[in-house]
Amino acid sequence: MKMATHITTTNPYNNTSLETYTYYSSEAIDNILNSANNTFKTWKKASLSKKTELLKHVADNLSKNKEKYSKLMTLEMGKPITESIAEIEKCMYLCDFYAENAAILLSDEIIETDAKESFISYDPLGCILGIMPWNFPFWQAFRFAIPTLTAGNTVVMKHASNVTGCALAIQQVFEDAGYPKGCFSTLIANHNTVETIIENDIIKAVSLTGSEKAGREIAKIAGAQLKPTLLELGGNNACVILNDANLDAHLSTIVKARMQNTGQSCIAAKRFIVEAGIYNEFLNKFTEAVATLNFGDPLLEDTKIGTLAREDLADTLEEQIKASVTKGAKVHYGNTRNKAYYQPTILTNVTQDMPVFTEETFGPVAAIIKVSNKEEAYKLVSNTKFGLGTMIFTEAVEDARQQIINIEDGAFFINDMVKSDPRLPFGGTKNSGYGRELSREGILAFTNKKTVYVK
Ligand SMILES: NC(=O)c1ccc[n+]([C@@H]2O[C@H](COP(=O)([O-])OP(=O)(O)OC[C@H]3O[C@@H](n4cnc5c(N)ncnc54)[C@H](O)[C@@H]3O)[C@@H](O)[C@H]2O)c1
Ligand SMILES: O=CCCC(=O)O
Repeated sequence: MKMATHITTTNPYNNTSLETYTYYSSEAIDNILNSANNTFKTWKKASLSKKTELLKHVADNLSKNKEKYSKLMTLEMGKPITESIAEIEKCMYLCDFYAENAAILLSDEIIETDAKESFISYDPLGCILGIMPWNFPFWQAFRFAIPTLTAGNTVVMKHASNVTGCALAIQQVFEDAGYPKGCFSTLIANHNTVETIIENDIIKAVSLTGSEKAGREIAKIAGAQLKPTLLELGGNNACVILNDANLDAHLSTIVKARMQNTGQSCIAAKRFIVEAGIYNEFLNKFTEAVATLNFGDPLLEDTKIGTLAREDLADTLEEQIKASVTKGAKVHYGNTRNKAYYQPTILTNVTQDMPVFTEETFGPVAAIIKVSNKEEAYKLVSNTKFGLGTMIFTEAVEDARQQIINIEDGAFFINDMVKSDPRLPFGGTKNSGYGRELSREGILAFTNKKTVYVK
C-alpha cells in the first residue's frame, strides 16, 4: 500500500477541511532526535529553579492564548468550546502544581544504611517519545510532557493526526515559554515511522496514551528494544448507583461522568449498574437530564454535545449499539445519527454478553444494567478486561470503603466521577495499561532511580 505523504485535518462538525500538513522526512526526524539528544546533555543539568520558572511561562502563555488554543481544539476534534477552555485551564493548573512541588518530589531520598551516606537520586533518562490521542489534545500532551521535562528529560511527541494543528501549537507554547530548542518537539510522523523512531538509540522510553490495540503494538516494538513503556489505554468504567444514593446531590455529576467530551473519555462512566430499588427514579431523572444536553455548533457557549471527532468513530459506536440491540438491549432514549453526530443514547436491559458491556464505547451512550442487590453490583463491576476506574454513589460511605480491596482498577471514587487531578496518581490495570502519570508517580515515571552509596 502506498504511504500517505500528507495529513489534512477536518472540522467534524461541518466536514470542512482545515489545513494540510506534510509528514516529516526521515532526515528531518533524525535532525529533531539529534537535537533532543544534544539538548538533553545540558537540560538535565539545568537547575530545577530554571525548569520551574519555565513552567510558569508555559502557564502564562496558555492563559494569554486560551481562546486561540481552545478554538483550535474545537475546530479539529469538535469538543464544545466551554470544555476546550476548561482543558486549557487544567493544563495551567498542572504547570502550577509542578512548579510548586517539583523540588520536593524530585529531591534525593535518604535511606539510612551502614554507609556514611546512602540515598536514591532521581535522574532523567534522556529523550522520551510521547504518542498521544486526540480526545484531550492539549491535556494528554501536557499530562505527559510537563512532569517528564521537569524531571530533566527531553521530549518528542507524535500526536494523533486529526489534531496536528494542536500538536504544532503545543511545540510553539514550549518555544515561546523559553525552553531550549530540542526540549520539546512535535513529530509529524505516520505509524510505520514510529517504529523506526522507537528503534533509534536516542529514544530511551515511550509513553503512549491511546487504545488497547495501540498499546499492544507499541509495547511490542519497545519491548523488542528493551525500552520501558508507560501505557494509558482504554477503559470501561462502572458507575454503581445503590438504593441509598443521593440523586439530587449527584445527578449532574453522573450525567457529566458519561457525557463529558461527548462521551469520548477513557475514564467516562460507561456501564451504569443500578440497584433495583432506585432504578426507576434513576432512569427517569437521568433521561430527563440527558435530554436537556444541547447539540449544536461546538463554537457556541451553550452547546453541551458536539459531534464525535471523526465519522468513523460514529460508525464504530453504531455497530456496537446495533449488535447489543440484536442481543436484547432496548433503546430507551436517543440513537439517531447523522455523519459524525451521534445523539446521546440510553440503552436498558443490558447484559454482560453485549458489546456495550464488554467493549469500550467511545461516545455518548449509557449502558444501564439493573441488579437486585449490591453484591450483584460489585460482581459486575470487575467483570471487564479494563481497569481504569470505578465510581459508586451511596450514602453508606463506610460500607463502600470495604470494597477498596476488591476494586481491581487504578482508581475508586466514592460519590464523585472518576477524574484526573495533578495531585493524584492516574493510570490503569489489566488491559487499560500500566504505569502512573501525575503527582509524584508521574514526575518519577521517566527517571533512573539511582542508588548512591558513600562509604
Ligand atoms: N488511559 C488514558 O489516560 C487515556 C486517555 C485518553 C484516551 N485514552 C484512550 O485512547 C483511545 C482514543 O484515542 P485514539 O483513537 O487516538 O487512540 P489510538 O490508539 O488510535 O491512537 C493513539 C495514538 O497512538 C498512535 N498509534 C496508534 N497505533 C499506532 C501504531 N501501531 N504505531 C504508531 N502509533 C500508533 C495514533 O496515531 C495516536 O497518536 C481510547 O481507547 C481511549 O480510552 C486513554
Ligand atoms: O480520556 C481520558 C481522560 C484522561 C484524563 O482526564 O486525564
